[in-house]
Amino acid sequence: METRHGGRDARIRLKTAHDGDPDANDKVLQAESVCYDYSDGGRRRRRLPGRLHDRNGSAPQIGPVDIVLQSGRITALIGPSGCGKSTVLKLLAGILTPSRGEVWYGHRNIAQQPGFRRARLRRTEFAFIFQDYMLVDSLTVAENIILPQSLNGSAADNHAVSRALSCVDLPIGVMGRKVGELSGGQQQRVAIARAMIMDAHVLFADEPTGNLDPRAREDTLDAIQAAMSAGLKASLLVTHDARVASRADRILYMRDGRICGSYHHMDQEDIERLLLSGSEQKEPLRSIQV
Ligand SMILES: Nc1ncnc2c1ncn2[C@@H]1O[C@H](COP(=O)(O)OP(=O)(O)OP(=O)(O)O)[C@@H](O)[C@H]1O
Repeated sequence: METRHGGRDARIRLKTAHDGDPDANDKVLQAESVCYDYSDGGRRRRRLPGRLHDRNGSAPQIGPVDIVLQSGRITALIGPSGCGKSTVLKLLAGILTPSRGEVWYGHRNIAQQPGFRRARLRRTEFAFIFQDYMLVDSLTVAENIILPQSLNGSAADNHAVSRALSCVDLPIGVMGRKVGELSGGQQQRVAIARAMIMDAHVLFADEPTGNLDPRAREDTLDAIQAAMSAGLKASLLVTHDARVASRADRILYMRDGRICGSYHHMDQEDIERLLLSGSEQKEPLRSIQV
């Protein structure tokens, strides 16, 4: 599959499915009974349906959560605001250390790895698109895009930057501009371009299209799908957008810190219905192993 904005070029930079393979089977990444306890830092919060609170209104614990990111699949994680989606993404990506449980990436339990090893994994094998972009305002667009590679000591490649920019429909001329001067939507595209030029195995995206217009949203989803065809092993998309979730192969519905439903591909309307009906229920739908 080729994207309108240079999907084929994006694929050139991505690893094949078994290049430096951490595992040859279907499970790229697996979280087993993973929990995270925010209670130490939890403050009193307003009680909202589907959000995670104990009786005092503080944020108690997320999980236990079991998730498998399967090879060749895009997984969408949906659910009401505050139910724990971003936390789960951070646990799977080794950004947060679980209070309990294991996160297996190939033969490594990254939950037990020291911070520096997890940081290296995040720079080399994982790519990220965050809600708040995680760009450095004082650096140029090009410097931001090659930042993970620079941190790894890899040589910068201007051609790859140009291709990545074209992938996200940003003009080459923007390369030398400071990121802080760009609009929110443009910054989001830079964050996507940065994820696209990494030789990553797994893409973690938190609201990857939140600030994009519908056409840019579709282009971004095309680019992610092209990257999957090119060998990106798995993608996890956290989203509120039923349209985005409808492009996933698997949909996980989360509520009150737990995965309450696992579905194969669903239409946008069905996802909207699930989000609406789920948020009206007082209890989690059901506990299941994914
Ligand atoms: N640093 C923190 N300290 C204490 N509680 C936190 C912290 N970060 C998040 N929380 C709480 O943990 C719960 C889960 O947050 P999280 O951001 O994972 O939810 P989410 O489903 O991604 O929400 P949204 O869709 O609104 O982004 C929320 O109740 C939130 O208030």
